[in-house]
Amino acid sequence: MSELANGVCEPCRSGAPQVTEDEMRELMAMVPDWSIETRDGVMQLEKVYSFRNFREALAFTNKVGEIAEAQGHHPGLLTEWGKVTVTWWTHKINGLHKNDFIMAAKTDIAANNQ
Ligand SMILES: C[C@H](O)[C@H](O)[C@H]1CNC2=NC(N)=NC(=O)C2=N1
Repeated sequence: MSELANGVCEPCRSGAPQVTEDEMRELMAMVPDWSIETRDGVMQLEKVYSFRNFREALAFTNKVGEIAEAQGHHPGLLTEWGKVTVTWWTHKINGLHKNDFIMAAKTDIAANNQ
């Protein structure tokens, strides 16, 4: 996962290729705790993180927001008492790009450092 976590997102552009089946298999192995959810035909990477209370959940949410801003690639974030659901996909291509896996790995690092 560290190779992914050290990755840098490339600028999102429409027309960029979605990951292939083989690439997805390879990348999923690097972020094993994440799942693929398909919503309205759009494949998304998703993981639920647990926290002791809302304040810790909110702190993590903001940390992920900072990483997203730094990389110019943004997640869906559902922040609840003791839980944050993080969802990564590439809006411009309505699917999954390597950027999303890079960001999932960076999200795990942020959680491990909280
Ligand atoms: C202009 C701006 O860089 C683009 O709209 C970026 C912003 N963040 C993004 N985040 C995600 N997840 N997908 C995108 O296509 C995307 N596009």
